[in-house]
Amino acid sequence: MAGACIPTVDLSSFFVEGDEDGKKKATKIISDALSDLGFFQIISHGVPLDLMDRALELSKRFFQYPDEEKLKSKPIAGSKAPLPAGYNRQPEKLPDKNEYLLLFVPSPGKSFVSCNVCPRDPPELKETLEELSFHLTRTASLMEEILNQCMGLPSGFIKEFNSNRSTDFIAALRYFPATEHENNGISEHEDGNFFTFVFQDEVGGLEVRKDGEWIPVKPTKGTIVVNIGDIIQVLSNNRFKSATHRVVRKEGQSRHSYAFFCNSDGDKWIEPLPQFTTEIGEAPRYRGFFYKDYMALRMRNKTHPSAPEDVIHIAHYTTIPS
Ligand SMILES: O=C(O)CCC(=O)C(=O)O
Ligand SMILES: [Fe+2]
Repeated sequence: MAGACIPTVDLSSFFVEGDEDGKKKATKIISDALSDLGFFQIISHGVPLDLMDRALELSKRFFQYPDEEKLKSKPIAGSKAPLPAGYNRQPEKLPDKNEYLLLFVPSPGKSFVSCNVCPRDPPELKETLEELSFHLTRTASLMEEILNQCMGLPSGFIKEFNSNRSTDFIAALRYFPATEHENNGISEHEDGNFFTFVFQDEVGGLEVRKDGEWIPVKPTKGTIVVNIGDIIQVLSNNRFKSATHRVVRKEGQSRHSYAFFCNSDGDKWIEPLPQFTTEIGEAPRYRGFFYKDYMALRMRNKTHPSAPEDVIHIAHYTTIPS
């Protein structure tokens, strides 16, 4: 059943005038995916395919450099950014085995771009990542409109709610080959944000959980995987699902991917919306929180790893046990 259960949505109708039928069909598939898996894939999404290929090729080249070269792009000490921008490797003591390059996307106004540390080599990498960020941001903006529609919210609600884009970031990831003894790339988790775009090379390893089973997301050139994060799950009072996913490493080869995280501003107060609670007579399933506080708790999971049962996720804010 590899990939069979993960719906694929063609977004081309959103790039041409007048294809209302196409838009309706795409929106329906996404609505269904939101309350089922919280996971779907998009094609004809407006991000140039050769740009996606080039970005993968260049990050692959970067990660092949010796450590001393990669460490020239390590995060700035004492940076005020909510996450360490630049080249990072997961702490040894974590079960996750990957390295990544994290960059905040340029956004007008308040911005963490000054915290970015972008490698000089390969020379085309910086420009390619900027171009990729531009296109992914544009597709994310379209996705916000579609999700707005799927959630039945007043027109432009999410755009307005999430108008500060300064914490959006892009990460180029490299997963090391599996060993004989372990193959964990990223442990099972839900993303803490609004939603995430992922595209991957041909190696595979991304999996999403459905009804207790792990479904592999088959790599398909040019396809972007969309997974819904905790903010949408909280705003919708559990009507829409934050997808549980993980990455499994393959023996004998590294895997490369890109993730674009559509986040909220740290000062944003996140709580179930009235449309999903008081207006329909449902009790809120979460207490409200500032996004930055939740981010800080999730960061602590990484920097001060504790027993698995003590790892903080969105259940930390639940009011009603499910
Ligand atoms: O590399 C991938 O395919 C997924 C990465 C991911 O799930 C994450 O960074 O949260
Ligand atoms: Fe994730």
